[in-house]
Amino acid sequence: MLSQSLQRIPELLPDISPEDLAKDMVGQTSGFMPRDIRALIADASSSLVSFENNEPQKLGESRSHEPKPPKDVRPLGKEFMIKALERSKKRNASALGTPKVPNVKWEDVGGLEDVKKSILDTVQLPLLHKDLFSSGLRKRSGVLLYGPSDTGKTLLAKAVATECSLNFLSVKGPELINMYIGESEKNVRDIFQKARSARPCVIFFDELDSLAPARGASGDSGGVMDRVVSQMLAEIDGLNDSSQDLFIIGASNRPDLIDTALLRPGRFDKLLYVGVATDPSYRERVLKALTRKFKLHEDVSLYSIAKKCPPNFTGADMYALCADAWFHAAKRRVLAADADPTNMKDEVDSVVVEYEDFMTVLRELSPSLSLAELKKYETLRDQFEGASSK
Ligand SMILES: Nc1ncnc2c1ncn2[C@@H]1O[C@H](COP(=O)(O)OP(=O)(O)OP(=O)(O)O)[C@@H](O)[C@H]1O
Repeated sequence: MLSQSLQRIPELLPDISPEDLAKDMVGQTSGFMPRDIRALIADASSSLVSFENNEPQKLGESRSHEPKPPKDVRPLGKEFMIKALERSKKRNASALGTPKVPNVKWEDVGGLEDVKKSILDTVQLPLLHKDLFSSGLRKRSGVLLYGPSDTGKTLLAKAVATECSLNFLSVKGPELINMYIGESEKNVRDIFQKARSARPCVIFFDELDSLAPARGASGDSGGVMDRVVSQMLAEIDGLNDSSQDLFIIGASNRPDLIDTALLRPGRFDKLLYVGVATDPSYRERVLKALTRKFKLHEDVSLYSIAKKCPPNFTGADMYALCADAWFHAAKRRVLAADADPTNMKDEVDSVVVEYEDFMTVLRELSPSLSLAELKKYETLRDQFEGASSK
């Protein structure tokens, strides 16, 4: 439909053939209705017209209001279409009231390379090779990130969405549960509907265990949770029949509590552990990501800071370490400026974080996860990895 509509206005596209442009844009317009496509093309055409009309007149040239013949159109067609697509996405975003493509870059995520790669394989390949994957036997799978809290699961899911230009719909399990009969199932249906109209999209289910506990075990008298799980299963199975641009990523601290039907092939069948790494060079990469925008003193060695972090420091603890160290340095900067008003500079890069700032904070900061808890998570990981390798 996109290519047909584009063929009707070849003058808009002097720099690319309608088929090639349609191929480029098809991944990003998959949730569009015919009227959305017409609106998109109308928007691109109108910006072209206003561009032509606003073009500075050459001296001595009379301003004519007659439309210019097609041969005068500048070779900017593709650019206009892409701008119109961005505007259309923004409008849809505000109409849906959902957050759109997030702004978390790969550089913001430290370490976790293996998990990153596995998620990208699941998400990016089918997106780039739609036809190939939609005809295949293999059912598309969802990813379940599990492990202790604050280890970067949400951050990672957002980074994947940013990397693949996917809209990001985040749902916390307990938010969907409603005390009124039938409402929780409806909430689940609505979420999937919302995601379908925001395609290409990734739905991120945080605290999946609270949304989909093992059926028959939840102890709620009306069986609400059982119906929610059944609804989830039906919706997820429905995804497999549709195109390849809707993805599900789950996160949980307790994958052992999730209904096993949800972990079967075609559903959340790729389980990836996101934990606490003790290796100093790994921690150094996390610190590097977190201090990306800092001005560090030359005496700062992220590796030696990494070596001093307790073994049970999570990603969020390291975030706290860096944020507090920066605050420490900023306070020193303000005190210095108070003592010497001629030295008053309020720019962010006038704050230089020193090694000692990190050390002072490190002495006061205690890990949010105990060693015993960490051990429990690692046992859980062994249990799941053992099960999947059988
Ligand atoms: N690998 C990492 N690299 C950079 N920052 C990290 C990393 N891991 C965690 N963080 C920091 O910790 C914060 C909390 O992480 P996040 O919310 O992604 O954890 P989570 O595993 O989803 O937790 P929960 O299970 O409680 O939802 C992030 O906003 C980020 O600042």
